[in-house]
Amino acid sequence: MTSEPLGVFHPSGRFYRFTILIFISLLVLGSYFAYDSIGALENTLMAELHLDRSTIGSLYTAYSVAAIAIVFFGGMLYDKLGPRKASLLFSVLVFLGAVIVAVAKGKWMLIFGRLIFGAGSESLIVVQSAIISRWFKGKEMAMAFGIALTLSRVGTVFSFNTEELIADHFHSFRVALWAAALLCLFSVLCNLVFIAMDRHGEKVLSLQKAEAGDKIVFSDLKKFTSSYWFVVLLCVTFYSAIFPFTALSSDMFHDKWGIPNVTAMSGGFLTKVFYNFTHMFNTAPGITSITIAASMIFAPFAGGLVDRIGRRASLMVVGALIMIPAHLLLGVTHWNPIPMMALLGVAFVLVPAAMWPSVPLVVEEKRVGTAFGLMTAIQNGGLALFPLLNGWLRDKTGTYTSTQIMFSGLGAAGLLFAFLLLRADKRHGGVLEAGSGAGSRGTELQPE
Ligand SMILES: C[C@H](NC(=O)[C@@H](N)CCCCN)C(=O)O
Repeated sequence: MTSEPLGVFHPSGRFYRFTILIFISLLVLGSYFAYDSIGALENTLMAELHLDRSTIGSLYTAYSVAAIAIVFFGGMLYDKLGPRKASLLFSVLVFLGAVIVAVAKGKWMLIFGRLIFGAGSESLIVVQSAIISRWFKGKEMAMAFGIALTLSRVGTVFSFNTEELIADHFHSFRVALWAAALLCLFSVLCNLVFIAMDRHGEKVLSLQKAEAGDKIVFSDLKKFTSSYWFVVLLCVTFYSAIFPFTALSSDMFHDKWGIPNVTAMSGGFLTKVFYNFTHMFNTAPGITSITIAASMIFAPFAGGLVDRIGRRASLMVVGALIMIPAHLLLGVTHWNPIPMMALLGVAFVLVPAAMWPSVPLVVEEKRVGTAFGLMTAIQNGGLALFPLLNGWLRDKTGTYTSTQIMFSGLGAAGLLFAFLLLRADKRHGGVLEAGSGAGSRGTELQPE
């Protein structure tokens, strides 16, 4: 019997899998853009809406507070709806939140919008991870995660390099916030394409009904090893020194070095956008985006490298170590900030590439969902606290020196956790340090 050749666009093929990956990745493009539109527009928002820096910080805090609540209680929604409907619900929430932010007249409405936005956005990221694992299990998983991260970061880099420009060109910060909301709507449309492709693939391949998975099962908590907890502690300290920093760093570059928010350039809007990108080292939001751009470009390659050589804990040690002088020098010197931002970029390539894929290696397979959910919730604890502290310290002291020392201290704490992880991993058989083929999923791990 001869079997029918499968078409190029058959769900079992690479082309289908990577096409679906593009749409899975675009699912969060709008939310990454909108998340940092506040940081990108902070100077304008402070001037137009009479906000102080603590309020700008509190808009990030609101996002994370909602994220913590929904990651803890949203499990029930996943169970009821499944990831396709859940992703649709969460992406609509993201869009709604972005619209509320765009029309907000003052502080409290902005905070309300960010709460709705955060509730949708972090859950969407968690559902996205589950969907990627489902389509790429046993295939090009690390690379798939890297590609998704790259497309997410495109949102952030564009946010930092276009939002001020849009506000400036149209003489209205609201147009810039509406642009963020429109991009969130674009992500909802991409979600619809993903849903159609996922449903078709599930039928043709007789895949297991999709499980979102990343919800918290409390009885699992005591089953985790010290390696897992050190990864979580590094996650919270590391990310607390990245996103809360970039939330206000454009203001720091503007305030301390006098770097402008947009390049002075005449011409049409698109010419200005292009000019702004090619001169991003000359604008405050552009310099902020150096760190994120590094991660955007190198994430898939770093993922591939980690797959091959392993050395995950060692790479986390290096990443955390680099962060300490980078933040400190930004705070206590007036040196050109670009090399320090590039150093932070190296850390932001190494640590996420090594850290996120480490989770399935240090917990049993059936607890991976709980492990990711818990890590996201705890990470958002830091992402809620530190933007507030950052804004508050800047408002109180009038400079960013103390906040940069605080971020450098977070780097030092991260370094300690990375070392403890390296030591714990040795005790657990070196699963994190092993390269391709040698690593196991750690299904034999027992709690200490
Ligand atoms: C993959 C990782 N994502 C996160 O850490 C999110 N929980 C928070 C993202 C906040 C910005 N949208 C990352 O982006 O490195």
